Amino acid sequence: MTFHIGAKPGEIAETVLLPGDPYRARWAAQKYLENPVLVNEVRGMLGYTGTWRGHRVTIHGSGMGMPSLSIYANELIRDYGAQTLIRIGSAGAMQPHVKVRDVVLAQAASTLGSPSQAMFRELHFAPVADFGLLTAAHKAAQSIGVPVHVGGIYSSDTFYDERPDLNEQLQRHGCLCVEMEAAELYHLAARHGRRALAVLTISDHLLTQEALPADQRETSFGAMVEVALEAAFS
Ligand SMILES: O=P(O)(O)O[C@H]1O[C@H](CO)[C@@H](O)[C@H]1O
Ligand SMILES: O=c1cc[nH]c(=O)[nH]1
Repeated sequence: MTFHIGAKPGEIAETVLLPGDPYRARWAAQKYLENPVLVNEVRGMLGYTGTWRGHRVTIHGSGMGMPSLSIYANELIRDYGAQTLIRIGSAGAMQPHVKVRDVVLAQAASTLGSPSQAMFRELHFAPVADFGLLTAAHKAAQSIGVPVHVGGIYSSDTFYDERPDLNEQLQRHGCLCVEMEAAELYHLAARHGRRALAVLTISDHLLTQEALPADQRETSFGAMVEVALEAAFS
């Protein structure tokens, strides 16, 4: 047990999928894992461990924002030995060619400053995805047939954004979408020598204002989960 995770030693798999939403963790575990067992519910942050095609997998909520993800990813890595961490999250599209329900694989994640920034001080570290996971996820998305985009994303500290000028600059620089956790996940994976990737589904569009309702954000993201599982074990 750790401060925020009640799982006993050995109850967390080496491969962990991390949705922000704990109910998405429950839905994905019940839909995709065999014999899913609830291994954490501290603070309502649900985590399940089961198997997928014979491989042990944990699906655990990360909460919203980099400080929350940082707590769970740190404990999963340091205390439970997680080796492969794949975020399965929702994101807002920032480019016209990226559509609602498309999948985005985050090759790199820009940020104004993650929880890891304090240790880097003046250095702007470039947080990037694990290349093997990235290429495997791209292949999986193509074989599943879901529209997929690979490129830079923005990990924001705010959902209610007051910096339209910043979004404009990010769009000019080809940023595909905005979410709130991937950059910190990539920092932590780099620091601890683990594999990480963010597989994102577009839930809303910053340019068209189109948006999926909350129930669909929880349950309509099956392709993203399949892509993450295929990539983890390819
Ligand atoms: O759907 P999840 O994984 O929570 O991801 C996105 O949704 C939340 C904001 O609504 C943030 O956590 C953002 O990163
Ligand atoms: O962080 C997020 C997640 C989904 N959609 C957004 O606009 N922002």
